[in-house]
Amino acid sequence: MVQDPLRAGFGERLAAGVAERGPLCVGIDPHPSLLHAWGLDETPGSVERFAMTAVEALAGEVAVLKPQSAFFECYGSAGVAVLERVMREAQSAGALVLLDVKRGDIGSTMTAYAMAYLDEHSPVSADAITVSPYLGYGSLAPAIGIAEQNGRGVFVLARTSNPEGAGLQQSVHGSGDSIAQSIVDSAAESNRGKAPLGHVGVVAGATIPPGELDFSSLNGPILAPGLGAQGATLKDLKAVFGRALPNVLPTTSRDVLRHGPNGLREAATRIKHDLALMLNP
Ligand SMILES: O=c1ccn([C@@H]2O[C@H](COP(=O)(O)O)[C@@H](O)[C@H]2O)c(=O)[nH]1
Repeated sequence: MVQDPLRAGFGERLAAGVAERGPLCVGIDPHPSLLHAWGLDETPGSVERFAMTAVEALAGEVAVLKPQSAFFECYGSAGVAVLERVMREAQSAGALVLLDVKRGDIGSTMTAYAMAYLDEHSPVSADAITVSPYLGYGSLAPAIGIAEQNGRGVFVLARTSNPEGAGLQQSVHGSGDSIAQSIVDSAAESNRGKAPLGHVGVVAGATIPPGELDFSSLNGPILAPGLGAQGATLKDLKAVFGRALPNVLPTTSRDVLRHGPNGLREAATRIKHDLALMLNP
């Protein structure tokens, strides 16, 4: 399913994946509590078993898999080596890999992050990564540029799903817009004129109040975490994203992984099915 990133833009590759498999993105978060629930210990070997089981169950089923880098990095180089294998296997099995790594820095360092995660020759090359705009949206320019050259994407944190995000992200900017809205609008600028979708997505939680953000000009994908363990439901997606719903990638990690090695594929399939019914009643 994954098209050649050097021939097709990320928006095009994502649209093709979603058309074939639906928009659900499943997170691969080898959280210690999940490792224990699966009867595994907190070692790189167990993390590999956990994550590869998730890849085998899901990489042929969903359009996007989202490994959470932190849960691999905490094991040092052994954990990062597992992450590299997980990413390659997921891509070989046909899924796009969105690495949740939330990088953000001054432009010169941002270039190095982009080379690490968005260059085809890197061992941790993802199809897209999450990035943080809190050093200024402009500081992300190297990542946005390198992603585009390599047929890859970035998802910029706009309005995160956690309750602590609201204070900062809802605060009003000089223009009269919230910081979150100004990030959505900056991403819209980066995506202007791109078809079928630009390569700059935003992250906006399924947990945020309905109608808080206007996505009408975005022309890019919206990663929506918060389903399941953080309390949001599929019904919330409709209320929060309204007409932007066709461009939303709802994502959940624990709500699928908690079903264990033998139940996670069925859990993901059920959510996919319910999502499809909601999108096409
Ligand atoms: O706003 C955000 C951005 C990222 N996340 C990440 O998504 C998953 C959510 O896991 P669940 O088990 O489905 O709650 C996790 O890796 C977060 O770091 C987010 O939750 N909110």
